[in-house]
Amino acid sequence: MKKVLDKINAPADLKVLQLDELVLLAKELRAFIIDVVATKEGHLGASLGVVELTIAIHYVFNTPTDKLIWDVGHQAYGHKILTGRRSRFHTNRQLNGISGFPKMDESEYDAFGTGHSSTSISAILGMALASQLNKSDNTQHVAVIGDASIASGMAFEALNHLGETNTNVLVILNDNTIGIDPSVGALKKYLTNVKKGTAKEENIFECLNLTYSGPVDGHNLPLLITELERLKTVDGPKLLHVITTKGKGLKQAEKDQVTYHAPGKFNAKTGEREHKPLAPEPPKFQDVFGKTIIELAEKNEQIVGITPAMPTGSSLKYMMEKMPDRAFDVGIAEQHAVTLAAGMASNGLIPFCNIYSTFVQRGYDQIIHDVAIQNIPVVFCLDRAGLVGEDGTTHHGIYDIAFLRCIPNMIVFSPLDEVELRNIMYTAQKGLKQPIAIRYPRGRGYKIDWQQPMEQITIGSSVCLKQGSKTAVLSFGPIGNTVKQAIAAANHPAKIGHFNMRFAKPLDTQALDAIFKNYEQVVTVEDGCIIGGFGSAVLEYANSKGFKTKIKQFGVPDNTIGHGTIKELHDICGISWEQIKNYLDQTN
Ligand SMILES: Cc1ncc(C[n+]2csc(CCOP(=O)(O)OP(=O)(O)O)c2C)c(N)n1
Ligand SMILES: CC(=O)[C@@H](O)[C@H](O)COP(=O)(O)O
Ligand SMILES: [Mg+2]
Repeated sequence: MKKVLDKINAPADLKVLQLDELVLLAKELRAFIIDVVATKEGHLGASLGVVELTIAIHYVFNTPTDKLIWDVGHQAYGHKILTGRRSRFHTNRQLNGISGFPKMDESEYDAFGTGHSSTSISAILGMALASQLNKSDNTQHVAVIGDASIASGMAFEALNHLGETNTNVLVILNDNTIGIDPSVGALKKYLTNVKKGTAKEENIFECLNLTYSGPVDGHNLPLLITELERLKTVDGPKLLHVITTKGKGLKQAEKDQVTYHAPGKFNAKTGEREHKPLAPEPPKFQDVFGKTIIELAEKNEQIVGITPAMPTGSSLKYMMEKMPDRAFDVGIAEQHAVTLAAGMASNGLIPFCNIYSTFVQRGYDQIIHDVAIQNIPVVFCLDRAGLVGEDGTTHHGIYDIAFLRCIPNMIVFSPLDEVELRNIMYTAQKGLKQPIAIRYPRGRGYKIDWQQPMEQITIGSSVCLKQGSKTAVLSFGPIGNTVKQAIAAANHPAKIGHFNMRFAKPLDTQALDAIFKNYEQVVTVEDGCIIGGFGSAVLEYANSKGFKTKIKQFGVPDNTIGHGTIKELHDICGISWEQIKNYLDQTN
C-alpha cells in the first residue's frame, strides 16, 4: 500500500495534494522505483535523483498541454509512473512492455522520444516556435537536461538559438556532476564555481540571454515548486539550475554512482547487488578492447584512446587509469571525438576512437569529411554493434555497416570472436594507411582462453570455417557463432559451407569468386540492417560479376526494432539460430 502514490493515475491528481502529501509521495515514488528496478533492472540512479523535480514539474505545469521533454530519457521512470504507467512499470524494457525511454507512441505525456542525449533543447524550442506561430502562446515548454548532456555541441547550438528568441522555454539543468561516469570538461568546472558562488558576475547562461535562476536544491520539494511557479510567470527563455544527487535515497547508489547508473539486479532492502557466479566466463567484448589497447599501447607509444563519455561502458577506463596522458574522455561529444582523432592521427598518433555504434551516428559527417576523404588512419572501435536488447530502438547499433561501407577509404571489419578482435586491433596499429571501423557487440564473447598472442590479419581476407557441397553461408561478425550452431543442428550439415567473411569492405573477392562458382546457393547473415548492409555488398558484387547464384539475406528488416532480450529480438528479426537452421533445412 502506498498511501499517496495509490491515488495518482495522472498528473491532474497531484494538483489536489497538500505539500506534506507531496513530500510523502516523493518517498513512496522513490521506494516504488527501487522495488521494481531491483528485480526488473534498468537505469536506477538518474530516476532516483529527479523524484522531487518530477513531482514539482507535474504539480506546477499542465502536462500534456504544456510540453515536457526529458533529455536522454533514462531519468524519466518517475514521470512514467505518475503519467498512467504505474501498473505497467514492472514490464519496463521487456518485450511488449513499456520502453525504458520516453516514447511518443507510448503516452501523450511523452512529448518527444529520447534516448540519445542533448536533443531536448532543440526539440522544445521547435515546439515553442510552433506554439508561437500557431498563436497558442499560453503553452509552457520545459526541457530537463543533465550536466553531462548540456555540455554537448548540439545542446549549445540550441542554447545559442534559444537566447535570441522570446519563446516560453524553461530549460532545467539537472546538475549532479556526473554522467554515467564523472562529468568532464571546463563547463563542469564552471558550474562548480557557480555553485560556490564565485562565478555569479559572468553567468554563462545570462550572457546567452536566458533568465538564469539558481542554483536550487533539487531535493527540496517546496522550494522547487515555489521557483517553478515563479518562473512560469517570467516571459522568454529561462534556465533553472537544480542541484541533485544521482541515486538519491539508496545509500549504495549515492555512494557508487557509476555502478548504480544501471546496476542490474539488487536487493531492494539492502541495496546490495547480486553476486556474480564464480565459474569462469568468457570476457565481455568491451573488456577485450579495454585490456588489449593497454597491451598494445605499452609497446607502441603512438597509441592513444578516446571515448565520448563512456569510459566504463567501453572499458577505456582501464587505460585512463594506467596511462592518463594517453586516454581521453571528451564528454558527450561524438563529433568532436571523431575529428579530434583525425587531428591526432594526422600528426603521427594512432588513435583508437571507441564509440558505441548507435552514438557514432552523430559523428557521421566528421567520419566522411574529417577522416575518410582525407584518408586519415583513425581506428574506430564501434562497441554495442548489432541489437543491444533492453535499451531498445534508439540504442540498437544496426545501421553502421550500411552507412560506413559506402564511404571511400573506409575498412569495415567485424570479428567472429575475442581472438579476432585482438588480432585486428594489433593489425590496425601496424602501419595501416587508411581508416578502419571495427564493430563488435554488447555482452560476452565465446572464449575463456582469449588472451592469446596476437597475429596480423590480411586486410580483405575471409576464413573458411567449413566446406560444403550445396549452400555457402557467409557470416559477418560474431553472429557467425549463431550460424555455427544452426549448421551443427541442421539436417544435412555436409551440404553447408560456412565462411567467416570478417570484412564488409573490402570484400574477399577471391573467396567470393570461388564460392559463387562452387555453390548452388549463397546465404548472408549479419546483425545489422539488411538494406545496404553486408549482404547487400555481396549481392552488389555478384551482380557486378554476373553471378546468377541464388542469394538469401538474413539481417535486420526495415522496421524499428523495439526492446527485449537480444535473443527475443533476434527471433523477431528472423536471425536466430533456429530460423537459420529451418531455412537451411528447407533448402538443402
Ligand atoms: C549521444 C549520446 N552519447 C552517449 C550517450 C550515453 N549516455 C547516456 S546517459 C549519459 C550520461 C548523461 O549524463 P547527464 O546528462 O548528466 O544525466 P544524468 O545521468 O546525470 O541524469 C550518457 C553519456 C547517449 N545517451 N547519447
Ligand atoms: C542511458 C544510456 O544511453 C546508457 O546508459 C546506455 O543504456 C548504456 O548502455 P550499456 O548498458 O550497453 O552501456
Ligand atoms: Mg548528470
